[in-house]
Amino acid sequence: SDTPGTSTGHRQRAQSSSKKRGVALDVNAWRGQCRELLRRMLESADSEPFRQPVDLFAYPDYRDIIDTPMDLGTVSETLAVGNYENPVEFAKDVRLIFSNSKAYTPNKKSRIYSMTLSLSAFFETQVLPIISDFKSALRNQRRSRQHLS
Ligand SMILES: O=C(NCC(F)(F)F)N1CCN(C(=O)c2ccco2)CC1
Repeated sequence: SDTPGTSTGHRQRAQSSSKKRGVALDVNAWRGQCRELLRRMLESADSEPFRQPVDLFAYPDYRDIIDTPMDLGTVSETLAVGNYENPVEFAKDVRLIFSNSKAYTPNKKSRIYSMTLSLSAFFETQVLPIISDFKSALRNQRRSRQHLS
């Protein structure tokens, strides 16, 4: 219509989260979701060997085999201080915990290695929707910014 201020132009909502297709598209939701996922992993008995860094006095050859040690406590701290930019970076560090255990274990029947198998199976089912929701929120955000001016 020609009445000023009633433009039907493509004004986009500037909100960070917008409802679309029934999911909340919040580009920041991943951080609290990852914190909750970590909390659930840390309460599981299977995470006990992975809550803090490996004791190099107990495992003197650990660094001969493992280049980049990682543990859930370190991941928790990195998340808390805001040093992950997205859930993919977070998942990469958690997956490093499991790949380190697989690389270090003397055999695939070791107790500690078997704990990573169940913990990682749980992790992968839980982190997948966190990552896909983040990616769709990002696509939505870029789509709405793209139309501006
Ligand atoms: O010393 C620790 N954790 C720190 C502690 F003990 F404080 F929990 N760990 C976990 C990581 N490791 C393994 O993945 C593993 C695979 C097979 C045998 O060990 C070595 C042993």
